[in-house]
Amino acid sequence: MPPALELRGLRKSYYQKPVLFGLDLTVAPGQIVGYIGPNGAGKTTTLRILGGLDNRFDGEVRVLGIDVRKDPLSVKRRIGYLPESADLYDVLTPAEFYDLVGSLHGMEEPRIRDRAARLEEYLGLSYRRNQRMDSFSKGMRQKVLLTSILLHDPDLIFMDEPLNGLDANSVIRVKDLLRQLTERGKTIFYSSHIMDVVERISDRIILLNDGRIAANGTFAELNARAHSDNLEHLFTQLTGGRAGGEGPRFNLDSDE
Ligand SMILES: Nc1ncnc2c1ncn2[C@@H]1O[C@H](COP(=O)(O)OP(=O)(O)OP(=O)(O)O)[C@@H](O)[C@H]1O
Repeated sequence: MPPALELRGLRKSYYQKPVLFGLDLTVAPGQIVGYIGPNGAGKTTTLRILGGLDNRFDGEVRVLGIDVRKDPLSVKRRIGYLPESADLYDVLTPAEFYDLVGSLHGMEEPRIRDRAARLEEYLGLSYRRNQRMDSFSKGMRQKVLLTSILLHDPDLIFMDEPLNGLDANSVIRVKDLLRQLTERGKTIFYSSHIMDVVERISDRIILLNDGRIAANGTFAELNARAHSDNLEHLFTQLTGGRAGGEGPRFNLDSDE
């Protein structure tokens, strides 16, 4: 079986300004990988390239053994991609949206309904199935999107901030869902800013800083290297930030 992901010398610039400086990475199938880094480090940019949404890059990117630049459609058929923010078709109900997404993947209606119903029930969204989505909260929209990207049972799932907008109970549900998916051999590559979640559910953690991989390993390996015992501390150490209370103070009072 080929690696789920293979990046060799991935470089990307926006208008001549480099943002990714030659990423090398291999991810084995069945792993859940947390992709972390400061704002603007290049996480979304990487995810968009891996998902076949941006082919203007240098280097080589293979997703499930497929060259993403040469054959983005084959990649898209086998992956699920959860964007950081997406416009849902507000005038549709979730059921109609799933029918649309499922049919784009060539799925038969009974299978779409069955998969959607099971995912919705798991995420506690079934009661909304036939309501228009224009009144949905951010968390509800996130659950609809999550359901829609898993409908066709993809082998590899990319997620940009999947826990955005979810309440505490839903975060637990989604974390369990991700774990169950990897137990079934799926590979998950996701970005998040919620360090304690990344710490607990990732088989591997990749820290991107200023477009370069600053750390890559299991939580235990990274901690041993940085003599730290939590991801927040490690993140701060490796990205040049300061722990709470150590940095410059924000002056709340006017000087005048
Ligand atoms: N379409 C674009 N045009 C020009 N510059 C862009 C574009 N998209 C992203 N950038 C720049 O590329 C860099 C990386 O952005 P990216 O969104 O990949 O970071 P990120 O790690 O996902 O950040 P965040 O954690 O804030 O979501 C930033 O400097 C950003 O300003």
